[in-house]
Amino acid sequence: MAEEALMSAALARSQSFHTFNTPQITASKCGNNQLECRVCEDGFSLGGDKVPRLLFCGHTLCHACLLRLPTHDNNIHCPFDRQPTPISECWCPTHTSDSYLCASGVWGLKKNFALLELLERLSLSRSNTALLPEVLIKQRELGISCDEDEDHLAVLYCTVCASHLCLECSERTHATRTLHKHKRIPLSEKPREKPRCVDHSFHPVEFVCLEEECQAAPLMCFICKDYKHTKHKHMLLEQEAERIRTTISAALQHIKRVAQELTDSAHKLEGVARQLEGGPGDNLPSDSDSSRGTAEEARVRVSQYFAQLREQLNRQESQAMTALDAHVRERLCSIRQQQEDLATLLSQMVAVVVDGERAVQHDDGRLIMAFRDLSARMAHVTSQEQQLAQLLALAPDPAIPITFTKDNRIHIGARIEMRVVTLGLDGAGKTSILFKLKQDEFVSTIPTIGFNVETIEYKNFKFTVWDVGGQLKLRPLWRHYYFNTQAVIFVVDATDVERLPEAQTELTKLMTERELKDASLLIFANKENSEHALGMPALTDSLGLHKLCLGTLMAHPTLRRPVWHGSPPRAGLAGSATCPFRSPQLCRLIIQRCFFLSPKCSEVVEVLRCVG
Ligand SMILES: Nc1nc2c(ncn2[C@@H]2O[C@H](COP(=O)(O)OP(=O)(O)OP(=O)(O)O)[C@@H](O)[C@H]2O)c(=O)[nH]1
Ligand SMILES: [Mg+2]
Repeated sequence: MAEEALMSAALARSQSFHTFNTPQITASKCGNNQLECRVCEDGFSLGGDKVPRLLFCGHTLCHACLLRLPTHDNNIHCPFDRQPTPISECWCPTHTSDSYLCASGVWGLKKNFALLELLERLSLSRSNTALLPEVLIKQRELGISCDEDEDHLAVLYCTVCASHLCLECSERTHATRTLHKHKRIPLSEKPREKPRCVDHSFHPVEFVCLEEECQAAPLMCFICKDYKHTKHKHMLLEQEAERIRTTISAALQHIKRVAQELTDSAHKLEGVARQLEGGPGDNLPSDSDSSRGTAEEARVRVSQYFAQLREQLNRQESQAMTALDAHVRERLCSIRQQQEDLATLLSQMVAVVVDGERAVQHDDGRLIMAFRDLSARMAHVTSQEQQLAQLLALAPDPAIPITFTKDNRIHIGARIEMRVVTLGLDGAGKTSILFKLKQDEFVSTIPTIGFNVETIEYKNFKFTVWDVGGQLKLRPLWRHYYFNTQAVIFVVDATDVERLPEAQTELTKLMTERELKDASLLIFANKENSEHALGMPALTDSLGLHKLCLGTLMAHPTLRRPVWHGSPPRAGLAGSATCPFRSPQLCRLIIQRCFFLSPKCSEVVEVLRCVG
């Protein structure tokens, strides 16, 4: 295929040119006349892979195109007239299959010297135009001394003498008719010198060996290539150098770009540091408050914040102190009162003792007369003594237990921890209530498999609230949460009329649980915000609460709901014969075995907060 492509390219061109052997002279991209290879249309060069070489038939191709020609029986065929030119084989990296082995003989083919001379002349005429004074002056910047006079800076390079010359020495040394023809070019265009082969110093290095083991000494002349590096992968010196130059340039470009970005970043950092420290920053108008610097502004904000905090704390401290002082005053008042009562009782006792002792000394008549008054006074003292004994039994305690809420309010009294369990049918809203209590917001929930537990603190109370899944299959597990439970919140979906009997059944079971005997119970009518929710009387009836609670149905005072007090019907449920609601001690702690019907979840918070 490659052969066909080369042939067809050559034939196509042959139709447009009458003379095959005449290299094409065209205007190149840069506008200079140049001689081109008629296969690849690249300009010929004086050396390298574009050097023109002659085939036996007399046609001229560039070295690179000759290398690409396929070989048949150690011959390459001219792409223009298919005449064979014998060559010897060698390996070349540009060809991958055996049929495309290139010929080392290509290197043995004669260069087209007539054409090379023509090229040189063309190049000379071009270079003459480059010898303009302004171009030459620039060459001095290279700082290379003239080979003829070291005090002069060279501006030209003679390609024949291989010498660096200043303009003056160039004219002087090349004044003769022969030397005048020497090609002299601006110093900056001096061709790179090909290094000499280490083993064959007469020959220039023309190839680079690509084999790993030859990397220490990869440069080869054409003899080394054929004998020392036989069948090694190789590349033309210029091509490899160009490839390395391209690689290095790309890497340098990248590094320069990164360096530029780093410089920009460094500038930005400098700007930010200036803005932090104070003084006018890059992006800030000079008349702005920037002179203070963002760090200083932040410091001001911090001190303002803490000043406010201190102010608030001072206020809260003084409120707490006022509460504490009031408490101490009350306590002292009550102690003084008790002291006064004691003193009075004591004096009464002393008087009774004195009068009694005196009376027993009297004669019988006076004793009998005095006894009536004396016995009344003694009875009074005895009754006072009993009251006092009750008071003294309370064992006065000088300790003042103090707790603080999260918003720094003081609460004076002992800390109370309570275990609360939330129960009810699935979907009643237990989890919603738990999170409402915990973080005062409704969160979207999924049915609870197992339990959720949260601690809720209020004043000197710490409620540990367990929310247990209400699905039918999970209800047998409820009893595992009863032990040590001080309060149960039984949640009822007030909109789900159809399931109220089911809720009532579960509630009834709860009431008979021995482990919940002393627990307080809150029945919470949830979803009262829905228009389909049952009102309190209807719900009370549907759940049969009158019967269940033995008549002690009431609403918590803070809920401002209708209160219902009934006389306890004794016929009722086992285990509820004594209503713990009557115990003032428990009543003070938390919701008792009574029923609060609350339309809003938030009110539960209030209920729990108001307990105690
Ligand atoms: N309209 C209304 N919907 C509520 C209210 N409280 C809860 N819900 C909704 O009722 C549904 C069930 O709520 P959950 O809190 O998951 O019910 P649950 O009792 O924990 O259910 P289980 O975990 O299955 O026992 C959810 O879609 C809630 O958004 C309320 O006060 N009003
Ligand atoms: Mg749940």
